[in-house]
Amino acid sequence: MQILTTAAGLHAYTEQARQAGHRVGLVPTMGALHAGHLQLVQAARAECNEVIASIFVNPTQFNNAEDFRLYPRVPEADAALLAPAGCTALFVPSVAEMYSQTTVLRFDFGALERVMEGAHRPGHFSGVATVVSKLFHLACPHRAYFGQKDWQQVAIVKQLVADLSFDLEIVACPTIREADGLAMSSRNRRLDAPARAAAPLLYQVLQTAAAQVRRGVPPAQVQAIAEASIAQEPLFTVEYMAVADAQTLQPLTDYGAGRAVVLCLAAHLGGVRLIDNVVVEA
Ligand SMILES: Nc1ncnc2c1ncn2[C@@H]1O[C@H](COP(=O)(O)OP(=O)(O)OP(=O)(O)O)[C@@H](O)[C@H]1O
Ligand SMILES: CC(C)(CO)[C@@H](O)C(=O)[O-]
Ligand code: BAL
Repeated sequence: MQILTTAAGLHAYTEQARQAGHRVGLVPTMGALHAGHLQLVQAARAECNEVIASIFVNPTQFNNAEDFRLYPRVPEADAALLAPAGCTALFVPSVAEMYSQTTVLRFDFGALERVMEGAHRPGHFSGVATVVSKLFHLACPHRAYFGQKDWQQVAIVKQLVADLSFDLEIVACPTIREADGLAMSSRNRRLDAPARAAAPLLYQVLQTAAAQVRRGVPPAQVQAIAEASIAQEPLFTVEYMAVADAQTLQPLTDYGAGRAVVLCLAAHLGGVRLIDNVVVEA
């Protein structure tokens, strides 16, 4: 596995791979890798002969300086996991390497970002879109792999690809969970023992809510029951619970037959912000 630290190095690497007729897969991450990330690498490996992973804790997508400061960083352990998973190159740029420009780019994804993560983390998706655009320009992948754990991010990145005419395909991979149902997340490392013990409640509440959607319980009621269930665990504070159209992400007031519904939850648990979602046919 080749380690690349400069934009020029990444560009040269991918250019050579493309000239050799290779298919290039890109897996963008912020590191502190777990099985959810490795699944993305494996999916890329199954479809591409070059798999480039990036590890970059992107400052422009953090709306909370403390969250950025405390974001787990374990570069050596990450590198050791990537090669056996099938990664052929690892891009680990510095902040200066990624942000030498002075222009601050702002994106407006309209209704797609006025809800959920976009509504609660101002500027977050401008930061994501900026760094993802730069990675797409530098790595020129045929395919880029993202996790459905960040459901709204996948929708935004697909919109970005369409709006900026990137010639690549976005592949969305399912959420990988711990045995007790907790969605794997780099931030889980920051949970202390009592918080970790309480954490599976998030997915349990989503599963209960999904069953209610299938039974036709109205969206407002599903939302209220979920929020009340989380509030019963004193370590948790709910940030939002959304019952939304899985494609448009807009909140639902009722269900249409066969419509895909996404249930998205964000909550704070012992100082750590966690998100999760499930998709269900109404
Ligand atoms: N449990 C998971 N299952 C599948 N994909 C995941 C999972 N966790 C993260 N991913 C995906 O991995 C990519 C990189 O995510 P990131 O590095 O932010 O990790 P993370 O675990 O989501 O961390 P955090 O949520 O704490 O930022 C994203 O596309 C994300 O959706
Ligand atoms: C896509 C991404 C790597 C951009 O920084 C990040 O938002 C993430 O890890 O999901
Ligand atoms: N996985 C989403 C990246 C973030 O929380 O900033």
